This record gives sequence, structure tokens and C-alpha cells, in this order.
Amino acid sequence: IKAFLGPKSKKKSPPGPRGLPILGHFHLLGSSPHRDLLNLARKHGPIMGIRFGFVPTVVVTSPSAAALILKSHDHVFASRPKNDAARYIGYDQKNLVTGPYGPYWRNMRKLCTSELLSSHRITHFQPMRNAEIALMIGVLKQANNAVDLSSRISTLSGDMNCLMVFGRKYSDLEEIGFKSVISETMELAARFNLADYFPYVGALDLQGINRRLKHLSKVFDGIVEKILLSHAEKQKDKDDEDFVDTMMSILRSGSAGFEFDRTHVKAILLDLLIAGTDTSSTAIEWTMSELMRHPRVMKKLQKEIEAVVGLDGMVNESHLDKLEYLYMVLKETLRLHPVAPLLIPHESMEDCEVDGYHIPKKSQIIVNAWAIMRDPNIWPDPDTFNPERFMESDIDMRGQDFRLIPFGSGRRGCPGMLLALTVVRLVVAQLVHCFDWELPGGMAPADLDMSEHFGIVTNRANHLMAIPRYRLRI
Ligand code: HEM
Repeated sequence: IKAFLGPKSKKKSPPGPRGLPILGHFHLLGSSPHRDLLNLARKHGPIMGIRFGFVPTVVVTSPSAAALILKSHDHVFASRPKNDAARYIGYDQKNLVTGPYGPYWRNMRKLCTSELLSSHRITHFQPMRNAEIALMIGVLKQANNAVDLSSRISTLSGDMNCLMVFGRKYSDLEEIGFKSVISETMELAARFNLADYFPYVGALDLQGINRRLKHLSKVFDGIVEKILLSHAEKQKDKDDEDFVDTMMSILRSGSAGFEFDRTHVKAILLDLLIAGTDTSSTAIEWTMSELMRHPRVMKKLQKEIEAVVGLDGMVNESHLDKLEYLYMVLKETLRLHPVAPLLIPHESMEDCEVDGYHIPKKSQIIVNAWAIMRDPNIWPDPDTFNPERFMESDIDMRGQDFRLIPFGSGRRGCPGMLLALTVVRLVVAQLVHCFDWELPGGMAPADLDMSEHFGIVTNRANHLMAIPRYRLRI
């Protein structure tokens, strides 16, 4: 009514499809929102306005528009929208992933990048990674038949991450219900929660999501409290410290330099557990899938590793920078299969004009990285897996080039990128170097199903099954 009767605004809103009263554009999205949003953007342009319930949303679908949001106006768009899942599970959005932009978030991010995710800290855990990967290789060596490679990779990634964060394996935490809490949290967080888009209807919790979230947050808190208490009882040398030890010693010494209590420690632990596990394993799973679908690329990569490492030894982290083709394979995999196709929604902290369009304060911004990375105007033959496209190319994926942004960019870009690149390259190199791989039942490579399942992390719809044949001389 206000729009109809009130004075016409001179401000130009981003173009978009006609929405339904109150509901907005929910009905236009199906189970693959990144694909649906691309289809809409083809009609309405790279800066498109839509609405989810009461939340104005801008969808960005070109490198230049992404650069405007994540670089030129990064200071305006560096916040995150309110989100009930994060409110309950993320200790009232005190965590890094969903925390609103501000002094607290800046301090917390600095603390994480310097104390937990620095290259020094990553190197510190190198022996642990080698030991865990060697264990997995040992198990795969015994296999005579097809193995569930997706599950193996997921367990390995979870174990390495949990050992780093709190000194115990993910698989060992099954008896205290940890795995099921994490997977149910991920499942609930991926659902469209009406409470996030309809403030009044949301309070009724018609979907029952918030009730389950409250329950899960209590269970999760109980588990993390147990972990914190068990750490308090053990005295450790600096060299043996996991992330919990580091955070607790900062807490005890009061050296954080900002408000930092037990709740903040728990919120960060949650981030590292959720953001660090499924992301890396999904990237490894997609890389192995593409390699099995493209035996030529697999052979070429094996040759590269053989030339650097030889058939009498395993890959170690000092080899990684010499493996240029491996890096191209990873770039190409993350271009086609970004772990977070829509990044994580950003929010504008004030009114802003972007490319002539008015974007009001508290708009949700969705960057469709998946669509940008398959744009035929940028990428010839965009749906084809072809790592050679990166030969003689200066396109990198670390957030400086908006054509390739699997880790996002700017203030909210992924702080775990260095760790992820180390883990993913090491595990893929080791799997490719140690084994030749066959698909089960004589399946032809081109027949391997590559369907995806959209979620907090977009992984394979079906587990990757394959037969390993050991090929080293040791
Ligand atoms: C291949 C693996 C990974 C990929 C592709 C990936 C990708 C991303 C993306 C796209 C974002 C959102 C960027 C944005 O909103 O603009 C993000 C955020 C984040 N990632 Fe990663 N990530 C990976 C691994 C990791 C790891 C291993 C960790 C830590 C252990 C981590 C920690 C985080 C955190 C804490 C954030 C939130 C940052 C913030 O909001 O300030 N990620 N990641």
C-alpha cells in the first residue's frame, strides 16, 4: 500500500522477477537453488533483486558485480544476516562464520588466523596428517573389492580436523553422540527456516526447527563442556597443544585483548569443526570423481607425481609446491564443483549504491559463485573438465580474481584456505600416487554419476565407489 500511495522513489532497485505477496520468491527455488538463480539471472541480469519473505535479497552473477560487493564495497557488505540456526547453535552468532561484522568479529577473526590457522600452526600438525593418511592407505591396500571412497575420505578428514581441534579422532567421538549432533545440525541449518524470513510467523516455529535446534544446542554444549573439562585436567607442553589448549590458555591468561569467555571459545570450536571437516572432504571427493571420469588426466597427474616423488616413496607436504598440474586439477575441480556454490550469504550494513542500483541496509546478498565459474563468456566450454585451461593462465583461486572464487574473497573470505589447500592437495596426491583406480562392475568412466546434493556443503548425491590397485614399490 505504501509503495502504491506513497511518493515514487527515485532510487533504482535491481531488476528481478515478479514475486508473490508476502512470500516473495521462495516458490521459484527448488532443490538446486544455484541453478534456479542462474536461470533467473539470465533474464534479469547480473545484479538481480528478489525477496524471501520480508528479506530483500540481491543475487550477484558476474565477476565484475562480485568484485563490487566483495572488494569495492566490502566494508558495507561484510556482515551476515540474522539466522536462527546460528543463534541457537552458534552461541547467539558469537561464532566467526555467522557473526555480524564489528569489533568483536574482527578481533575473533584475527585471533583465529594468527593462533589457529597460520602457516606455522598448519605445519605443526604435519606429522599427524602423515600418520592419519598412512593409516588410510594401509586399509585401502588390503582391499580386494570396491571401497566406499566417499566414506573413507570423510572419516579421514573428520579425524584430522578433530585431532587438530581437540586432540581426539572424530570416529572416536561416536559413543558420545558427537557425529549425530553435527550431522543433524548441518541438516537443519541447510533448511529454509521460516523464522529467518517472517519475524512474526517465525516466532510460532511452525516447522518445529527451532525446537530441535534448541535441543541440539544443549546436547552440543554438553559435549563441548566435557571436552573443555578434560583439557583443563591435563597439563601439556606447548608442542602438544591442540586448538582447545591454545584457546583455553588465551582465556586463562586474559591476553585476548577483547571480551573473550568460555562461550566464545565454544563458538569458535563449533566453527572449526563444521567449517573444517566436510568442506575439505567434499573437495577431495569431487577431485577424485573427476579424475576417475577422466583417465587421461589421472595418468598425467600420476606421471607428474612420479617425476617428483618416485615410485619408492610417498608424497609429503614439501612436494606439493612442485606439483603444478595437481594445482590445476584442483582449480578446475573447485571451478566446476564449488563446495559452497552460493558462498555464505552476506548482509549490507547501510544503504549502498552498486552499479547504479540502490541496495537498502539489511539486504541479504547472495553471490552465485557456481554460475560465475561456469559462465560461457569467461570460460570456453564451461561444463568440460579441462585442467589444461589453467596452463599459461594467471587466474588464481585465492580471492584476487573474481572469475574463480571457490573460497570467496575480501573480509569474509575463507580463513581456512591455506589449511584446506594443504590437506586437499596432500590427500589427492597420495591417493593418486599410491593406487591405480577402477570403477566397479567394469563401469566406463563416462558413466560415473556426477549428481550433486545442494546443502551447507554441496557434495556428491551418491557415494563414490572405486577399486584401488596399489602401485608403489614400497
Ligand atoms: C576446500 C575447502 C574449503 C572451501 C572450498 C571453503 C570455502 C569457504 C567459503 C566459500 C566461505 C564463505 C566466503 C564468503 O562468505 O564470502 C568460507 C568461509 C569460512 N571458512 Fe572455509 N572453505 C574450506 C575449508 C575451510 C577450512 C579447512 C576451515 C577451517 C578449519 C574453514 C573455515 C572457514 C570459516 C571460519 C569461514 C567463515 C569466515 C567468515 O565469515 O569470516 N574453511 N569458506
